[in-house]
Order: sequence, then C-alpha cells, then structure tokens
Amino acid sequence: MSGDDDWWTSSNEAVLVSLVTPTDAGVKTLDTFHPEYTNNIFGEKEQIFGYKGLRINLQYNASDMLPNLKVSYKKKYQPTADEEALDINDVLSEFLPEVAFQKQSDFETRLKSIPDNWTPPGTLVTSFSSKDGEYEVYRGKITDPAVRQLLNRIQILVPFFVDGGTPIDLEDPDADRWTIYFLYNKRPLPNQPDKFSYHFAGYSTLYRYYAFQVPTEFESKTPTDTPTFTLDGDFDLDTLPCRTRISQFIIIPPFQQKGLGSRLYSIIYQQYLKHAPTVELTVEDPNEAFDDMRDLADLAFLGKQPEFQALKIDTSIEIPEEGRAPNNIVDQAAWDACRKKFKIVPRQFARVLEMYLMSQLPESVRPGLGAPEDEEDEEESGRSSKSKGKSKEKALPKPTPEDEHTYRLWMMLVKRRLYVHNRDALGQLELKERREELAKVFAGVEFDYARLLIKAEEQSKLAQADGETADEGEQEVPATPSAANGKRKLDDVEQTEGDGAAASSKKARVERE
Ligand SMILES: CC(=O)SCCNC(=O)CCNC(=O)[C@H](O)C(C)(C)COP(=O)(O)OP(=O)(O)OC[C@H]1O[C@@H](n2cnc3c(N)ncnc32)[C@H](O)[C@@H]1OP(=O)(O)O
Repeated sequence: MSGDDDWWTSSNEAVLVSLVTPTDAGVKTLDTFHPEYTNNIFGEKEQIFGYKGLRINLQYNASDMLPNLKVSYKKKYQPTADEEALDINDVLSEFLPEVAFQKQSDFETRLKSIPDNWTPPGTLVTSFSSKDGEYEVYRGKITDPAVRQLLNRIQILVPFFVDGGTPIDLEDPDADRWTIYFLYNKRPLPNQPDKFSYHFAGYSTLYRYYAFQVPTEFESKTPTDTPTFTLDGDFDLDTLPCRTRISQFIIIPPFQQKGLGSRLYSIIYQQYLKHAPTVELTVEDPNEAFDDMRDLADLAFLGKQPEFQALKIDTSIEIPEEGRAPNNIVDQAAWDACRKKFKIVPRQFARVLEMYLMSQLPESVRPGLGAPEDEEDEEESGRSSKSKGKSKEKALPKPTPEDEHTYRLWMMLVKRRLYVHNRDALGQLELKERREELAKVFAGVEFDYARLLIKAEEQSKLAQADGETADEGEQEVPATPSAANGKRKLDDVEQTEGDGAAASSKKARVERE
C-alpha cells in the first residue's frame, strides 16, 4: 500500500457507460449512466488503485451495442517493487469482447458501416407504445450467432446492475437451453418517417429445466408398467415438460421507472403461458425491485382472471377456539387448478392471492399502511379493526362481526402459509414465542401487501395517463386499500424468515421454488 489515498478511485464513479450514435463528425452521446455495482469486477471495496483523474468510459453504439472502451487519466502511479497501478484493460478483458478494445477511430468507422435498416437480432415478438415512444421485443436463442454476439457485448451489465449476478457462460454445452428477450426503443429517423433507429433498452435471459412430472393416479406407478422412455433420432428435446426460469432481467437506467420492466415481464410471462412444454415460470434469486415489479404484474393479470376471482374466503368456516387453523379457507382443489393453469410457482401464487383477497376485505377491516410495531397480535387480542393504518382523513365504517370474522379467516390463511414456510425455525420455539414470532412475520407481510396494493393503484393510474396500448399481459388492477399515512421502511420478511442477506442484494429474497 502506498498509504496515499489520492491514488484510489471509486470504480462505480470512474466507470461511465455512454450510449452513442454515429454522426458525420464521429459519435453523439445520447445517454450516460454509472454502474450500481463493480465489486465483481474491481473487488469488494469497489476501488481502483493507481490513477488520478481516472475515467473509464464504456461507449456502446445504442443499436447493436458494439462496445468501445476509453480509459483516460491525469496521472498514473509509478510502479514500485510492491505495487503498481491496476491494469484496467486487463481486468475488463474478462467481461468485454475483444472488439471493445479497438481504437476509437476504428469504432467510429465501424459504426458508420452499420446499415440504416438495421434491426435487432432474433424474432419480433410484439410491439407496444407508451407515452415516451414505441417499443419492440425480440426473442432469440443463444445458438443464433447474432443473438449470441449481442449478449456477449452486453453481459457486463449483469455485474454492473445485479448484485451477485454473473454473466452466462456462452461456451456452456447446454447453451441452447437459453432464450433471450431484448427490449428495443424504436424511433423514426429525422425526415425519414418510414425508417427507424433502434435503441437498446433492456433484456432478460431465461433457462429451461426439465420438469419431472409426478404421474397422475390414472397412470401406472409400477416400474414394470411404466413405458420405457427412449429418444429416437428426431426427438425434439424442446417438447419435454420444463420449468422456465428467468435468470437475468435488466432495464438500463435511461429506460427505468417508465413501466417498461413490468411490460417486458408481462410479455415474457404471456409467452410462456402459451408455451405448452412450460409447466411453471420461475425466477432465479429475484431482488426486491424485481419482486415488487413481478408481484404487481402478477396481481394485475390474475386479478382479471375469472378462475382467480372465484377463489374466495369461505366465510361459512367456523374458527376453532384452540388448535390448528382450518385448512380449507380457500378451496384447495380450485387453488391448485388455478395455479397450474397460470403456471405460477406455489409461493408466488399464494402471495398474490393473499394480496388480492386482502384488497377484497370489507373496508372496515382492510389493512392499510399503519405502523406494525403499534399492532398487537389480532388473533390473541380478538381486536380486529385493521383500519388503524388507514387515512385519518376518512371515517371508516365500524366493523361488523361478519367483517371481523372474514378478516380473521384471511389472517389465518396467511399465517398458515407463513407457518409452513418457516416450520423448521418456528418449530424450535416455545409455543408462546412461536406465536409472537409468527405474529411479527405476519405483520410485516400484511404491511408489505398494503404497500404493494397502493403501488398497484398508482401504477394503474400511470398506465392510464400514459395511454399505453395494452397487450394481453396488462390488465387493470383490483380494488386497493384507499389510503396511506406515510411509508415506513419495511422489515424484510424474508430476512425475518431466515435470510440474513442485505436488503438490496439479488440474493436478499431467494425464492424457494
Ligand atoms: C431475476 C433478476 O434478474 S433480479 C434483478 C433485477 N434487475 C435489476 O435489479 C437490475 C437493475 N434494475 C433494473 O433493471 C430495473 O430497475 C428493474 C428491472 C428492477 C425494474 O424495471 P423498471 O422498468 O424500472 O420497472 P417499472 O418502471 O415497471 O417499475 C419501477 C417503478 O416505476 C413505476 N412505474 C410503473 N409504471 C410506470 C409508468 N408507466 N410511468 C412511470 N413510472 C412507472 C413503478 O410503480 C415502480 O415504482 P417504484 O420504484 O416506486 O417501485
């Protein structure tokens, strides 16, 4: 160590990604942004040694994402026997294709040779328009060289934006199991309305796993009766039942917060709903931002489906004084059938249904954004007005005994799932502690649902204001709690449930699907 801190630079600040487009004079910068993370590239501390005034400009041609790296600095540390300045090109060569290291003049020449009728690789899946323009979604396999090339150019975005995310190994012999969706903004060329330029906005990678199917009771279960499974020469592996898993999902910063992530997710979901071999669409290590986006998109879609709407709390059920919560609060067979039909993994389906059922609770008992720390365990106290977190401006109806009964059934439905989900941890506690712990987890979940339902309402208004063209994946949202009296940092339920990772990490909320 030199002991001279001036030679250290924050790698997150030094790296600047620029989206450029060719002009007669060279290139024009359209957008710039910094990465969120560089720890996977430059080390845990996200610091680079050996430079003053360091700038690492990663330029991308906005359409085909041809990269070009420009490293500049005011001063470089003179190497000593102990230390030397980091070789930035060397470090980045592991994450960028060779073409990124060509001279700026060669980069510019190459951009000029890109035809003005260039279109993204893969097959056009769908297009949509929103307030800020036209978008197209393309799909392709890694085995398509053009898809592979584009992916190879942009994979550095994974360590830049997904905490703990690693790029796909393009040499993987199973590479054909990957499908990539690209989101592109399509803009008419000035004075040439029938010609367009394409601007990369984001992408998602999906992987297919073989899904073992438990034989139904009508099928033979004995080995001798089971037909032998052989693959003849023409057998198409793509027809086997599979779980399709969203692995990476990125909308680049200039395109974030415009509803595009939700739309891309919904489009992908609709694709796999129609894809016969896919039995479930799963997500690999979603982070909180993705979880929110997915919850809202699933809620908006499912909330419109008659089979889902038909899943109701059976209010005729009596609540036992003691012992286990009833297990038929929602018709289990209908629950299973609906979940399978919509190819949603059990935990996600249960969460979205609980949220939906919460939005349907009578107003007098519907939870809002109160401070959970003020709440007692409702089940214990018998007090059931959930309106304490609701708007103080609006007088709420007094809950009837029926309202209270419905709320308690809903609470039992949620607690039952949470108990099963946390059985190992909770089972080690004394009964009293167990009830307290479960009540705490429940309060966090309830708060989270209230927060999400309010967001759902806001998003629906935004989408309407945008005048977006709807595709099948985008539907209106169900009724939501009417008000919030301020947001509070939510206790991470999954952490309470045993995952100690940082809240913003992609690993923070690992789905056990
Ligand atoms: C499986 C995995 O890969 S997990 C990792 C997920 N990826 C990352 O974290 C990488 C970095 N981040 C991203 O790529 C993006 O931010 C994503 C994918 C997480 C979200 O994409 P976005 O396009 O920003 O999502 P979207 O715009 O739909 O929703 C984000 C916000 O915009 C709001 N919004 C939704 N629609 C609109 C709209 N029409 N106009 C304005 N804002 C909108 C949402 O309410 C949401 O608000 P919030 O920030 O308060 O929650």
